[in-house]
Parts: sequence; structure tokens; C-alpha cells
Amino acid sequence: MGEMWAKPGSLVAGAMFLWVMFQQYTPHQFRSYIEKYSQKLVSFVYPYIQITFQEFSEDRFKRSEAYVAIENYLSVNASTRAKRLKADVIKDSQSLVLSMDDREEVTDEFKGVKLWWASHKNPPKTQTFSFYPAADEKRFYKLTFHKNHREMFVGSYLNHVMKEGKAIEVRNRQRKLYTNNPSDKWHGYRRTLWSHVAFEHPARFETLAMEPKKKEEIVNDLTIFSRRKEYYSKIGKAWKRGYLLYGPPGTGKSTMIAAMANLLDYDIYDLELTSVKSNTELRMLLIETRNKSIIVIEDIDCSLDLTGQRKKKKETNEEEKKDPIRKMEKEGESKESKVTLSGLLNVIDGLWSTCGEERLIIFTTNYVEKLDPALIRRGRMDKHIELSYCCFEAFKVLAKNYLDLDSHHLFASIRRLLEETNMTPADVAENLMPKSVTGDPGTTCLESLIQALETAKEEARVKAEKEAKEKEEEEERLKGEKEGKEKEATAGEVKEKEASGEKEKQNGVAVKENGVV
Ligand SMILES: Nc1ncnc2c1ncn2[C@@H]1O[C@H](COP(=O)(O)OP(=O)(O)OP(=O)(O)O)[C@@H](O)[C@H]1O
Ligand SMILES: [Mg+2]
Repeated sequence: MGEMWAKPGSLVAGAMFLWVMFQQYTPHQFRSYIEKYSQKLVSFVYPYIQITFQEFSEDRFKRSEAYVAIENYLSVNASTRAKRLKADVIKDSQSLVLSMDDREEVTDEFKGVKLWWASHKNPPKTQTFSFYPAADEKRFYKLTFHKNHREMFVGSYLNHVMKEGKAIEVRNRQRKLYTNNPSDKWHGYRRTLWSHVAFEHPARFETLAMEPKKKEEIVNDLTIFSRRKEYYSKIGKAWKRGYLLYGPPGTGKSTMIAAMANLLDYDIYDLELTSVKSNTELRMLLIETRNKSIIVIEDIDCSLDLTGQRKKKKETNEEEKKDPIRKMEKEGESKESKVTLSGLLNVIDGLWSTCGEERLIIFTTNYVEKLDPALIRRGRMDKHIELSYCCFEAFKVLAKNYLDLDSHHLFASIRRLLEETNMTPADVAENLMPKSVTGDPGTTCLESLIQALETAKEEARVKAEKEAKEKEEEEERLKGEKEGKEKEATAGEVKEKEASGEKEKQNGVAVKENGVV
């Protein structure tokens, strides 16, 4: 037995020795010449063609669409044949999707001809002992087929894979809510710019409390937008639309965004601008977003000093200089984010905004008047939607949602009170939430709402009175100050006149004394 293995063993060792000698001592030109012809010889003997599909291209900006399509295609067409599989939960966290694991190979058939798919992973160049894959690890798929069928595979088969893969992606699509990672986490394991969770918000336009006419207008606007691919290309505009939602806190801005995503079946990218350090980072984040999505910047007035960055920075006043906490905050602010207004405008509206299509960009704010007009001009923010205090129509939607009531004898008083006072839909909704399981929830909740409205009305009256009084006092004070100044001025004038009269008199006496009359 030992003798049987000794011969091939020494043959292998001899071949390896010769190979090393060849590599070390043959001149470079000669070596490449030999390599070229040996490859020709191999291709003559080995009649297969291989195509590689990398997960990321060289610049690593974006996951390759071809790779993703192949991954989806193989998840359906290969998962019954592969032996090692990866599982992922999709679609409302209910169904499991299987895909090929790394370094697995499967066969596929197209028009009766066999071909092979293999998933590979390039080992990292730098060796680290870590639980997670290294940063320079690269995944790719390799397709192998016989060279006789080159035309068919390169043409129709690959088209078929791309089409199928994209269709599977749409079918399996679990909508996601993304948030941007800080840039120091953009390296290493999986290099993701965005983290996500499954998006399962129950908000719908039917349950959104607002004037029916306004609601219908928004729904129509969104529906038309989502069907207008050809129209946008005809008029030469990127297929995107900007919405500005503004209004006091608790009037349903965030709820409306969720309802929009549910209506159009889009993903949401919740962009936290304060953790984006520069305009370049902002652009990279945008490139990584996918089509059919809503990019949201909430409370845009708080995210950046977008109103002041164009102007010269305000001088810090003396008090701020002395206050160490305020000083630290200021320093932190200047280090935190260098995203500028022009950077943001470029992303919404400039050349970079055209990468990707079918996207909504939404800003929300409580203080629309604070924003730079350039940011919200039409074309950038195409539609401005004001979400305001609860009107009677909006209340009726909430009463239907929360209490299943279409009418009630207390509705009349609520209508009057809502006209007389301001209450946000969030506060109305809170009062309409049944707090007890016994009794008639409808009447109890409506009564509690009436009480809350009356309290709010009384508070508003007291506040208005206080403000009027303060205003009156301020006016009195200003008037007093003005009068005081006027009095001082007249007294000054009188004194001056008296002084000049005195002088003239003295001059007269002096002239008389000198006898020049
Ligand atoms: N128009 C509305 N229709 C239905 N529910 C609403 C409406 N407005 C507010 N709500 C309710 O009030 C809660 C708060 O609303 P939401 O978070 O949408 O307000 P917002 O305008 O985004 O406030 P903020 O400016 O503070 O972010 C929601 O959970 C929702 O249940
Ligand atoms: Mg909100």
C-alpha cells in the first residue's frame, strides 16, 4: 500500500519543484509567452466559458443590479437543488425565502441545455481573526456553460435571468424602513450605509383625519405621479416629486408619510441629516437608495441651520461665550455636520438627484417660515401641504376610526367647540380612545372630548387675555419712554435757548461797557 502511494507522491513533488523553478528562473517575456499558449491549449481542451458577476463594482458605491437579480433568480430556481441554503424572512415577516449559501454550486437548464451557477467568496487579503467577514471580502456568482451555446446564454438566457430575478424581487418585496448609519460604520461587515427594519405601519389615507377634498387631491396627485414614467421622460424631467408637509406638532405629518408609502407600496428612507458629515456623504447615501421609495427628512428646520448658513454666521454673544455648556454645544455643532444648503439642494434637484427614479422627497417642519425659500420653491418641493388643527370633518373620520360612530347627538356641540378652539388631531384622538371596558364608550369619550375642548378654550382665552395685557403694558411702557424722551428734548431746547439768551445779554452789556453802541 505504502509503495503504491510512493510513486504518484514523488511525481507530484517533482512537478511542483519544476513549476517553482520555471517561475523563478524563466525570463518574464518567455514566461508570458508560454502562459498565453498554455491558456490557448487549456481552452482547446476545456470547452467551457465562465462569466463572473461581482456583488459590488470597483467603486463599491452600489450593489450590482445584475448580482441582486441573479440572487433572486437562484433563490427560486436553485433552492430545491442546492444543499446548503441561507434563509431569510420576507413579506410581512411571514414567509421564508431560501437562497444559495456561499461556495455552493447548482445546475440549471435552458432550452434543454445544461449550465452551472456557483456562488463564490474571495478570501480577504488581510487576515484577521474576527467573527464577521473582513472588509475586502468579495462575493460573486460564476456562470459556466459550453462554448457551443455562447450566443444563446449570453443573449436570451441572461435576459431571462434578469427579467425573472426582478419579477421575483417585486413579488417577494417586503417594504422596508431605512435609517442612515453614521459614516464610521460604512466599512467592515457588509458595508451598509443604511440599516433597515420591516415597514409595517397601519396608517392609510382612509383613516387619516383631514378635509376630504384635500385628502382626495393628495391621493390623486400621488396616484398620477406613480403612473407617469413616460410622461416624465417626455417632458425631460427626473421622475421624482417633492412634498413639504408643515403644521403644528401632532397634526399627522409622519402619519401621512406612512399612508403615502402604503398607498404606493414604496420603501421609506428616513434620512437623519445631523449624522451626515459632508455633502459627499449625503450624495453617497442618495446613490444607495432604491427606486420606488420615499426619502424623508423630518423636522428639516432642526436638522441643519439651513436658514443661516448662507448668511454670515452670527457672532456669539457675550452670554454664550461665558456659558460653558452652550459653548460646547456650539463646538459640537460645528464639528457634527458640514452639509450645506447647496449640498442639499443638489441632492434634491441637481444632477445627482437623477440617479434612480420613482421617488418622493418629503420634508416635514413645524415652522415653515424658518426655511430658506430656495429650499422649498416649486420644482424642488412641488407640493406644499399644510396639516392643521382638527376640523369637524377630520373629527368625523377619527370618531369613525376610534368609536365606529357616524353620528351622535353630541356631534353638534363638538362642531361648535372645534370651530371656536384649536386642538390637534393627536389630542382629539387621545380623547376618543376608550379608557374603560364598561359602559357606553361612545358617549363617555365624546363627553371627555367636550370637556377637553372646553378646557382648551378656557386656557386659550386666559392666554389671549394675558398676552393682550402684556401687549398693552408694553405699549404703555413704550409710550411712557417716548414721552419721557420728548420731555427731555424740550427741556434741553429750553435750556439751550435760555443759555443763548443769557449769552446775548452778556454780549450786549459788554458792548455797552465798551461804548460801541
Ligand atoms: N390627521 C390625523 N389623522 C389620524 N391620526 C392622527 C392625525 N394626526 C395625528 N394623529 C395621531 O396622532 C399621533 C401623532 O401624529 P404624528 O406623529 O403623525 O404627528 P406629526 O405631525 O408628525 O407631529 P410632529 O410634528 O411632532 O412630528 C399619531 O400616532 C396619530 O395616531
Ligand atoms: Mg412627525
